[in-house]
Order: sequence, then C-alpha cells, then structure tokens
Amino acid sequence: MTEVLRAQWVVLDIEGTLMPTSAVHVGLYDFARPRLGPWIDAHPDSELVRSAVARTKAEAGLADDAGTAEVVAVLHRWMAEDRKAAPLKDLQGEIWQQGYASGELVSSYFPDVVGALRAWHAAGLALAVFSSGAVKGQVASFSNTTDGDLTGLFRSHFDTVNAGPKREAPSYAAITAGLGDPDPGAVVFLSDVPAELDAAAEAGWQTVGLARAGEPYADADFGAHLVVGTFDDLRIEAA
Ligand SMILES: CSCCC(=O)C(=O)COP(=O)(O)O
Ligand SMILES: [Mg+2]
Repeated sequence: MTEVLRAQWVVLDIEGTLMPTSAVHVGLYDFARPRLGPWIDAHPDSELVRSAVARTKAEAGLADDAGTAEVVAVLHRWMAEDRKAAPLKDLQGEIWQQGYASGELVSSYFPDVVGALRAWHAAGLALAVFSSGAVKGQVASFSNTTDGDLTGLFRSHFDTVNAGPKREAPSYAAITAGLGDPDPGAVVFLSDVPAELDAAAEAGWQTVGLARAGEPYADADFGAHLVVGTFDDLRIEAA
C-alpha cells in the first residue's frame, strides 16, 4: 500500500534510512579506524582536531597530556560501541571528506532512494538531512555517490552539534527554526529509529519509520508512526 503525505520539508536520517547500516559501520568505520591516529598527528595546528582531541580526553577521563595512542584507543572503543560522540564524528567527518574527495569512498544507497529524492526535489519539496554524522562528512558523502554528485538535492544539513541529540525534541525544534520556521506540521522526518521519530513527533513534525528488511530496526515497535518498508511505499506531495 502506498502512504500519501503532504509536506514542505522532508528531513532525512542517513544510516538505515538512505544507506545500509553496514555501509556506515563497516565501510566508513573501517576507512576511518586506521587513519584516526595519523590524522591527529598530521594536523596539530587544526582547531577542529585540537578541539576533538581535547573533548575526547575530557569525555573519557584521560589526562590532559595523554598521547595520540590513548586518544585513538578511546575513539576505537566508541566506534566498536557505535557511540555517536561528537568529537569522534568531527574527526570521522574530516577523514571521510578526504576519502570522498580522493575517490577512495563512494556512497551507495538503497535502490529506492535516489529516484525518490530526485522526485521529491523535482516536485518542489525542500530536502534536508539530520544525521549523527558531522555535517562535513554528510556533505562529502553526497558528493561522490554511485549516482553522481547529489549535494544539490539538499538545502540544509543538521547534526548533533548544530541541532542536538537525535532522540530529544528540542533538537527538532532547533531544526524547525534553522529551516526558517515553517509550520512544524509541514515537516516530515524519515528515520529507522523509533526514538528519533518520537522526538520529532513531540516537536510537531510528521514522521515516517523505515522498517527496511535486514536492518537493525526492521522489527522494532514503531508505535503510532507511519511505517514503510521502502521509499517506494511512500508518496510525498508538495503542500
Ligand atoms: C557520511 S555520513 C555518516 C553517518 C554517520 O556517521 C552516522 O553515524 C549515521 O548516523 P545516523 O544518525 O544517520 O543514523
Ligand atoms: Mg538511522
């Protein structure tokens, strides 16, 4: 059955919604893991790197003079736990940006995704992204895909730094403001994680759960949220 919605903005999660969880946890994490230490050591004057290292030490309770190896051990542990810590995401974003620019990384989406994004964009809907991945990494990931450069499809990008935690309603209120204060009911959020949808609904947004076969949340309880298996089951019309 096709579900039909009307909206002005479509805000999209990435992992589990646009691309398989394994593409992030295996493909992207494997790319970042061996590069974290060399990246930190190669960029001692970068404000982003200095801040990410300092925040990692503070969050992990490391001494101020802890070396790169200790910091990297924490970052690796966070990746193993899939902890979406902002300093880790900042460093991953820089490393992925370089990987996409060099062509070593190429994003590949679920087969129903790119056609739907293009159709919504062509229909006059405004598209935005809200992901735990840092904005820098998000933009890079859309710049080199198996379907070419998709960055032009998106008007705005949000992460846990410029919006806030994905499972808290104030983050969605902040994004509403960042989108220019549309009626919250004219924004629809697409995600595979029920707790994120709960927070978006609390902020007055429409919500759609993605229960994609084989993904971690495929059998989750989505409560009252609309749920689809793929974007092919969804029609969003411009309001
Ligand atoms: C290149 S974007 C990588 C996305 C990422 O790092 C991540 O943790 C995905 O989390 P999401 O909030 O999109 O489920
Ligand atoms: Mg997700």
